[in-house]
Amino acid sequence: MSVKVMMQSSGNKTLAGFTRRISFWLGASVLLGGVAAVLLVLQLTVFAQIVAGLAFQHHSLADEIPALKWLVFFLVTRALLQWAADMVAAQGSLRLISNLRSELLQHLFNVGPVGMAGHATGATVTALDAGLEGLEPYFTQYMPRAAMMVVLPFMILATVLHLDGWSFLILACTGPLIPVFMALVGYRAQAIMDRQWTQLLLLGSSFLDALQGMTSLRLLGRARDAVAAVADMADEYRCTTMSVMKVAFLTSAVLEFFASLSIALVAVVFGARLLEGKADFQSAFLVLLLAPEYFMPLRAFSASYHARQNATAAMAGISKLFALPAMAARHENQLLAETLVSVKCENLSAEYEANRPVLSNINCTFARGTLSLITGESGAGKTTLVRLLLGLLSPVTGRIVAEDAHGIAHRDWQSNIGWVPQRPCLVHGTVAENLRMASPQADIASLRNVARQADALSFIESLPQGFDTLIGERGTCLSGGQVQRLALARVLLRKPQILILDEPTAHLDPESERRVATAIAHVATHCIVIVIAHRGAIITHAQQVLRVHKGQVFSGPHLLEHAA
Ligand SMILES: Nc1ncnc2c1ncn2[C@@H]1O[C@H](COP(=O)(O)OP(=O)(O)OP(=O)(O)O)[C@@H](O)[C@H]1O
Repeated sequence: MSVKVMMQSSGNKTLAGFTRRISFWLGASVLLGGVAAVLLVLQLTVFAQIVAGLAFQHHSLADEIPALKWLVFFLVTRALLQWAADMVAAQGSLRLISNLRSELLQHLFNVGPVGMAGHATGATVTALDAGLEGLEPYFTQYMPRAAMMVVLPFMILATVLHLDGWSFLILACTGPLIPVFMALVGYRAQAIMDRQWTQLLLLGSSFLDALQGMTSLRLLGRARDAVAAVADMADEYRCTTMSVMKVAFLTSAVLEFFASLSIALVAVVFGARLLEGKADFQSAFLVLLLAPEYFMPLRAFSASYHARQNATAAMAGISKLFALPAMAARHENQLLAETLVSVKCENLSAEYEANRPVLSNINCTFARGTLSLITGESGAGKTTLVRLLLGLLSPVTGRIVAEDAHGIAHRDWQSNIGWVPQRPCLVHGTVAENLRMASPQADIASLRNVARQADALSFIESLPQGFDTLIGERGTCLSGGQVQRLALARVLLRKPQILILDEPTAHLDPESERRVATAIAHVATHCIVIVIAHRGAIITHAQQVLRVHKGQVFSGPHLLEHAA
C-alpha cells in the first residue's frame, strides 16, 4: 500500500513483546511462586520428620507439636503465596489484555473503513473478542508455569541429591523426557490449533455474512444453503476442537505414565535399599514425597501448553490487524467556535495502490451557504474525494484547507463534518435513541427541532409512539426516505459546519426525493453542503457542480445546466 501512513502503532506486537510489557507482574508472580516452592520443600521435610519421629523414634504427638506448628505455618503460608502468585499473574494479564484491546481498537480507528475494506468484519470481531481472550491463559498459566517448571524441579533435585544419589539419577534422567516429548507433540498440535483458529475466523465471518445477507439469500432461495454451510463449518470446528482435546488428553496421559513410572522406579530402588538397611526411612519417605512434586510443575506446564498454542494461533489474527496501515487522519472530537467559510482542496492527489492515482492534483473550493454537487461516472473517484474530505484517506500530495471569515486556516476542522452515507447506520432502538447517538444529552425540544429541519417531524409524530417508537436494526420499520431524513436529522443534531451526503435521494420516490432535497437545500443556507448525486431534484438546488472525470475535477456554470 502506498497510502501515506499517518500513525504506526508503537511497540513490539508479538507474544514476546507483550510478555515484556508485563514482566514486572510475571516476575512478581514467579518470585512468589518460588518462595512457595521453598516452603513446599520445607513442609515436606517437616512432615517426613514428624512421621519418622512418630513411627520409628517412639515420639508422642505432644513431642511433635512444635514441628506440627511449623507444618501448619508452611502449609498456610505456601497456600497464601501461591494464591498471591496466581492473582498477580492474573492481574498483569487482565491489564495487558485490556490495554491491547484499547490499542487494537484505536489502531482500527486509525486504519479507518478504507483500510479495513478488504478485511471481513466477522474475522475482526473474532480477533478482538475470542483472539484477545485466548491470550489470557498464556499469560496467567503458561508463562508462570514455564518459569516454575525450571525453579521447583531444580530445587527438588538439589534436595534429593543431598538425600540419595540413585533417586537423583532417576529423576534427573526421566524429568527432561517430558519437555522433549512436549516439543514433539507440540509440533503436531500447533498445526491443529492453527486450523481450529482459521475455522473459528471463517465461522465468525460466514455467520455474520449470512445474517446480514439473509434478506437477499431468502429472495434468491439460498437461505437454507447458507444455514447448511454455517452448520457444516460449525461441525468442522467441533471436530477440530475434539482433535485438540484428544491431543491434550493423550499428552496428559503419556506424561502421567512417564511420571508414575519414574516415581515407581524411585520407590522400588529406595524400598529395596531400605530393606537391605542401606537407607534410612526419613530420607526414603521424603524422597517419595518429593518425587511427585518434581513432576507436578512439568505436568502443570504440559496442561497449559495448549494455552501457548492457542495464543500463537490467535496472535496470527491479531498481528494481521495491527499490521494494517493507518489511513485515516486523526482529529480531535472538538467543535470549532469559529465559523468556517470555505474548504479548499489544493493540488490533491489520492491513490489506493502505488502509482495508480484515482485523483491527480485536483483543486476545488466548497463555500459556506453553497450546495456543491459532486457528479461523474461510476468509479470516477467521487467517493474517494469525499473520503479525503472526511479524513478517512490521507492525500498522497496536496492538502485541504478550512478557513474562517478572517482567512485563518484551522487544523481540527474535520470534527465539524456531518456525514450521511448512502445507507445510514440506524441501530435497534427508538427514534429518540437513534437521534441521540449524535448528542446523548439532547432534550426532546432539540430532537423536534432537527427533525423539523430534516422534514422528518411529521412522519415521526405519525408513528405509534412518536419519538419512542422502536425502528429496528438499520431502520427496518421505516421507508428508505424516512431513514434518509432521520439520518439527516441526526447529523444536524451535532450542528455540523460542513455537511456531506452520499446520494441522499437515490432509491427514493419522487415525493420523498423532493422533500429530502428541499430539507438539504434549507440546511445549505447556513452550512457548507457537499452532495454526491447523479440526478434528481437535488440538482436543481445546487449552486456549484463538480464533475469528477479521469482523476480530474471540472467545474463551471455549463455543468450546472448540463446536470439539471
Ligand atoms: N478501498 C479501495 N481499495 C482499492 N481501490 C479502491 C478502493 N475504493 C475504491 N477504489 C477504486 O478507486 C476508484 C474510484 O472509486 P470511487 O469509489 O471513488 O468511485 P465513485 O466515483 O464514488 O464510484 P460510484 O459512483 O460507483 O460510487 C475505482 O476504480 C475503485 O475501484
